[in-house]
Amino acid sequence: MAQVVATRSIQSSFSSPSHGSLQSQVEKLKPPSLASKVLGRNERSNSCRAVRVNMPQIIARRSTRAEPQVLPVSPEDVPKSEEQEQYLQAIQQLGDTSVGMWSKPTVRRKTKIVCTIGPSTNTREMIWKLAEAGMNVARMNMSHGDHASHQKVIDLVKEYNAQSKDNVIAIMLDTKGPEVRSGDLPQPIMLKPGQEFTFTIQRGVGTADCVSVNYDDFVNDVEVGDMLLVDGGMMSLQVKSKTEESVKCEVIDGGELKSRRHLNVRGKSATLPSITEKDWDDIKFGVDNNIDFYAVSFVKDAAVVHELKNYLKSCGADIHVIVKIESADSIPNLHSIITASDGAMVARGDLGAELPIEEVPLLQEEIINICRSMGKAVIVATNMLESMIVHPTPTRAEVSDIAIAVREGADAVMLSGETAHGKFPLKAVKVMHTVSLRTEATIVGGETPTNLGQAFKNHMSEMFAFHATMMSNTLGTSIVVFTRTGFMAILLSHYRPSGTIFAFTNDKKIQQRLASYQGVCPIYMEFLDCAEETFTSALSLLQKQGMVKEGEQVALVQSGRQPIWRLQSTHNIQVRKV
Ligand SMILES: Nc1ncnc2c1ncn2[C@@H]1O[C@H](COP(=O)(O)OP(=O)(O)O)[C@@H](O)[C@H]1O
Ligand SMILES: C=C(OP(=O)(O)O)C(=O)O
Repeated sequence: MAQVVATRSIQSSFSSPSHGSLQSQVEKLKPPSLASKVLGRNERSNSCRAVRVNMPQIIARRSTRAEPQVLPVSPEDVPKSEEQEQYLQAIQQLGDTSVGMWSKPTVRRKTKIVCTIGPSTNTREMIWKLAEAGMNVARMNMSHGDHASHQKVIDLVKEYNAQSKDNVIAIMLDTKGPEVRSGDLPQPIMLKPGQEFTFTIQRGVGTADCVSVNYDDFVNDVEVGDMLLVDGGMMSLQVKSKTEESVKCEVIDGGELKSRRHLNVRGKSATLPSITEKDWDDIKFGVDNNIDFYAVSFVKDAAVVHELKNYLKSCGADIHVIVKIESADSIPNLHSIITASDGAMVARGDLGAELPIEEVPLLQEEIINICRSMGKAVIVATNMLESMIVHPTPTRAEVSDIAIAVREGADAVMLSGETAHGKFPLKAVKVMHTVSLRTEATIVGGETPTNLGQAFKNHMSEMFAFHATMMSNTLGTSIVVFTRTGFMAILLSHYRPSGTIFAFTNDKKIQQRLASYQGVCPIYMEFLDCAEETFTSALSLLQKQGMVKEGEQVALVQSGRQPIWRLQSTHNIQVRKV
């Protein structure tokens, strides 16, 4: 077994007749220099149904894991390993079967990647490298850092977007919300099972057996018998008794308690407003900076989404609202919360602390399905490549986790600590990219798009999006669409066509926003007065940038709530040869 590391059936990726014979596809996927390194000679001479990947050195490396200590990151994610880079490239070649002629693999990937920016990545060099590695959305977590540090990140992303010819990064601001955290400690404390430990609402306490909590109603919210989870469940303590100021607990699962750790009560949400005073201040900071998305923490009902949307309207801000589903109280209100929003994030960290952990995968699937049926964006977040915070390669379970989110139909998958303070941020993005691309290649493009349900019922644009998807799936083409508000591109994205959706927009803000939607490649272009001239110039731009080839067909759709060239035509779909 030592020399055969992975044997994988790739049949499903090539089951579509448009992909040609299996043998020719495998040959096409192998650049000569790489094939000799990656594919065993025997396998290459076979008209095989399986590819064997031979990588003995990688096995050796996996068995000698580094100590789990976070070292300063270098721009290159050192230590470099040529073998690992080759391994990733080889798998990428195998996954490289999606429809669309894009020469850049990061654009061919349909599932988008959200990267949390933190100390490992908040420099110009790292933002550029993350963008080139496949980041589509830069997330700033307002639980950490200050406005000055987040301002620097926003300015860098905007600078990247301004100079980039064919790539654009959306900006997401994630509110801190009513988080309950333990206070500062002079040094970490070791909590042992069975020992007594106390949380107090008095400020500034940090001893070996008592620490402050940042929330005055903590004592009122918890009851004797409740289970307290620290750091999303890394440690747990049971409440034994309480006074007016403190909660005495017995440690059940011990561990190292550090400063400012998350506290959750199993099955309960804190009785705090979802948007705190600090959050309103951060939201205003987002308006001032014209960001693209808010991720709103601990949303419990639709009222808070309406309140935020009304505020945004009152200040003329066009910023989309993604609700973070992480609170036990949000579950009975899922439909109304998601209806009020522009999308949802499955925030598995807090969700798995407030609710039993075995509910998380079931809720993930349910939230994705609800969002898909309503035509809303959906992001799967937290722990996706957690081990890569300290190790250069992921666990197999983490790889499967990304593949599941892609198969379930998420618009985007998210990296948190992996890119914020991890040791291998670029490698984590590359793994996420490669796994997503490979998984997408196995999703057989349905010729009939799934029904979106009631969301766009009786809407002319829905019919055009549905039939444009049908047409492009049947012919195996990309889709070209023109949009001023992003509406038509988002609608097409939710039908999940097999080909890339090239979304031309005359608004840079819309281009930036569309970067986070599944399958959409947003392109900025001034629209001409004449529709026909605009179409011709869009196709020639696609050809010039190597996104489509001469002679290739594309499905071109012109529709939307307010069609752009009203005088010339309203809604139409065409098949055009480039
Ligand atoms: N802007 C930042 N400044 C400093 N550290 C950060 C920043 N953003 C994220 N981090 C670090 O990355 C970790 C993981 O990010 P995230 O999951 O967003 O945070 P958390 O789980 O603490 O809310 C955080 O716990 C923190 O240590
Ligand atoms: C994404 C999450 O929220 P945060 O990173 O803000 O804790 C989560 O809890 O999974």
